[in-house]
Amino acid sequence: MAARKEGECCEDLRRERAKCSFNKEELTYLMDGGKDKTLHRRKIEDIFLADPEFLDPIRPEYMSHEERYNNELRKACHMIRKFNENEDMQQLVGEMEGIRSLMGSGLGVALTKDGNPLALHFVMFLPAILGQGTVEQQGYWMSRAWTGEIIGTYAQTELGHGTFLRGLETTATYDSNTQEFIIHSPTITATKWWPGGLGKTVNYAVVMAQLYTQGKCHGVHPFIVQIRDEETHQSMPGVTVGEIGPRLGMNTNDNGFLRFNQYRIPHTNMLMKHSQVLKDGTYVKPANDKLSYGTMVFVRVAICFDAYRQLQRAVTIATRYSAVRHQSELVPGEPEPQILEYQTQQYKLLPQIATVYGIMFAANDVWNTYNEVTGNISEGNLAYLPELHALSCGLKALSSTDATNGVDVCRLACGGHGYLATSNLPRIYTTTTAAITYEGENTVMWLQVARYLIKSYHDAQKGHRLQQSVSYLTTQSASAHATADLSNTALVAAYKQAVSVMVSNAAAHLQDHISKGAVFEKAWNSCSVYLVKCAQAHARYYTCEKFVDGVNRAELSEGTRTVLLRLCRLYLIYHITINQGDFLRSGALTGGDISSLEKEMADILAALRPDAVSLVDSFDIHDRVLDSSLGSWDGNVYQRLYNEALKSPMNQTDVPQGYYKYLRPLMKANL
Ligand SMILES: CCCCCCCC/C=C\CCCCCC(=O)SCCNC(=O)CCNC(=O)[C@H](O)C(C)(C)COP(=O)(O)OP(=O)(O)OC[C@H]1O[C@@H](n2cnc3c(N)ncnc32)[C@H](O)[C@@H]1OP(=O)(O)O
Ligand SMILES: Cc1cc2nc3c(=O)[nH]c(=O)nc-3n(C[C@H](O)[C@H](O)[C@H](O)COP(=O)(O)OP(=O)(O)OC[C@H]3O[C@@H](n4cnc5c(N)ncnc54)[C@H](O)[C@@H]3O)c2cc1C
Repeated sequence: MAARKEGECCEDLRRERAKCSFNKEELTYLMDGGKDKTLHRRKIEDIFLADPEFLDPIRPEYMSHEERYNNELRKACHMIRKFNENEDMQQLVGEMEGIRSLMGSGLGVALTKDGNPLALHFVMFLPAILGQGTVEQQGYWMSRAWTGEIIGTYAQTELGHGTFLRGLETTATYDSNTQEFIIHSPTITATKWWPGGLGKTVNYAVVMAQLYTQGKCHGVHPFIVQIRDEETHQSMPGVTVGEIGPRLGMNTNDNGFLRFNQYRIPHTNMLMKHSQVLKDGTYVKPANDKLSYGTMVFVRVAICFDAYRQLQRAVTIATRYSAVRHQSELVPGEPEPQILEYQTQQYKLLPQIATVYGIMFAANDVWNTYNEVTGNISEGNLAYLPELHALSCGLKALSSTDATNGVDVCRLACGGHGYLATSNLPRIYTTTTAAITYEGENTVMWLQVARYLIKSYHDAQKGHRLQQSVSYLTTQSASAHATADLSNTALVAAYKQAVSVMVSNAAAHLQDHISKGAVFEKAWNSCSVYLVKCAQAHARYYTCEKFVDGVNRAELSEGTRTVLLRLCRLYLIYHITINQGDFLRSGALTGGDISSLEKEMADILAALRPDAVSLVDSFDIHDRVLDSSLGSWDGNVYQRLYNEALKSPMNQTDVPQGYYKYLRPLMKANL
């Protein structure tokens, strides 16, 4: 792409790029999953970005709420039409695993900027049909949904309950006389609240409701419910639906509310892959009653990929800007240095680059586990479902937290200009932080992980074999760190030892409360701050291990391996230094070890500094995808900032209306 040619950039960035010690393309291929995938991605980007339909008439920030929605809907529909109408495109995008990856990719995010009204259709409605429907149901609904003939969402959360799914109040009562389910919202708190696309876009939804049949409640189950007329798009009789109003970000996802008044749907609309209601009303139980939560497990894994892609964008912007921005004096009398020369700036940015790789390697691993375990489940083997649940909760929480914190560090690293909408950092932040809440609020996710850790710990005490991700809990640790071995393998072992001791302490604290008469649940609550720390430490250990394995397995030339190993080493050390108490208290590392690691970290920052810009270049993010006045390839920061300011509608007139209406009367009041 023309905009990526080496010569076409400012002097600062040209000099940075000339220092590159590794092969950038190798890292790009590694992130995309191979050279062919990179080439495909670029081809698709070129085609989509060249299409003028995807341009915005003005920055979305200057539009009204409804204009923004219409603008993004226009582009989202065009994206699907372009995909459906063009066989070459289908083949090309198909090789990226379909329109869903296209929409979830950096490109998709760039084309529909502040939330895609069709996102939930692809991210949850289609996966819910695939994961929860029988083969027959998949055949019927997928053929209609895939082409966009019907558009759906996933309606689970209610005004009264988001986290506690057993507390959902919407009911689906089977009427065997008519062979229908009656969907009803008995209270105001039963109102569905939040589903993306529900406000104005969708005409169908997978609604999660308490199933009643033959007078008995069987818990939460999924139902396909028509919300709007397929011809007029008006809400169906018995359905009240609308949009919930402005949010911190993602404002064009048209999150909605939904109420039912004794609304009838056919028997065939209950998704019956795992549990069934026979025509006479007999309930057939699933192999595991958490299988109806399967759509969430899929999305939690998908969120990990989105998290590191958001962080990639933020750190690309902040690193390039830090190479272009000159400020203050390092040596009195010398020219102002690039702010990237400050060690503190390197400490802000380089760990974020490392984090991108850490999350990526861990996400790839969890994705493989997801595919393996769902394959096993379809053959009736549910043994690994708890491990998958814990891994997906842990990685979703770790990746969304790290990415959100990292994006904010990048914003702060850009000083005042990072606060401007045209830097794109505010929008990246509001999008990324949403993932801390949606698809399972992170504290709640950590507590699910902790539950699995404590159960596994007790299993280990009983001599049972543990599943792979927690097998280290069988090792009786607490032995002080004996050698001065600080290799990557030794550091990963130290992580394991620290978590192992933390989990065993947590189990002891729980037992202590129980011995003093507390019921288990109360004891759990009394220990939950520490339990969350255990879960966080476990997810960090897991990510470190996958990072080390990933680098060791990657086929790279020597220079590229060296730079990736430095990033990996930085990641391992960074998290040890910020959580050093866990390592010292567990005896996994000594104070001397930590001091050595701190010194080494300073050396790694210096060693990585010359490659910083090239490292973010290798993320290979197109300027249009970055959409930032601070982060573009050419580094022409100041001119872009100025040009963007000139585009403000406020600058189209010299004197604003407000002057005549308010300011002038005040200023001239005494004349
Ligand atoms: C494709 C790229 C996409 C990338 C993204 C792009 C951006 C897209 C834009 C927007 C997307 C927005 C999507 C957002 C959509 C949503 O938010 S949908 C709503 C999501 N809601 C939640 O996640 C609710 C969270 N709550 C829960 O999951 C559960 O209630 C709970 C896990 C907290 C507790 O469940 P409960 O039924 O109360 O169970 P417990 O009694 O606590 O536990 C019983 C046992 O069941 C185990 N378990 C729980 N869940 C699962 C599961 N999913 N799978 C397997 N097992 C599960 C739990 O661990 C217990 O086990 P033990 O008894 O053995 O300990
Ligand atoms: C941008 C966005 C998009 C969304 N999209 C959808 C969608 O498409 N479909 C859909 O169905 N939903 C959607 N949601 C809803 C989302 O899934 C819920 O908001 C989320 O699951 C959290 O539930 P809640 O809002 O009820 O929070 P609450 O559960 O009320 O959480 C409030 C606080 O209480 C704490 N808390 C709650 N329970 C516990 C516990 N057991 N132990 C310790 N602390 C606890 C939490 O940590 C949190 O700090 C979306 C939300 C957002 C923000």
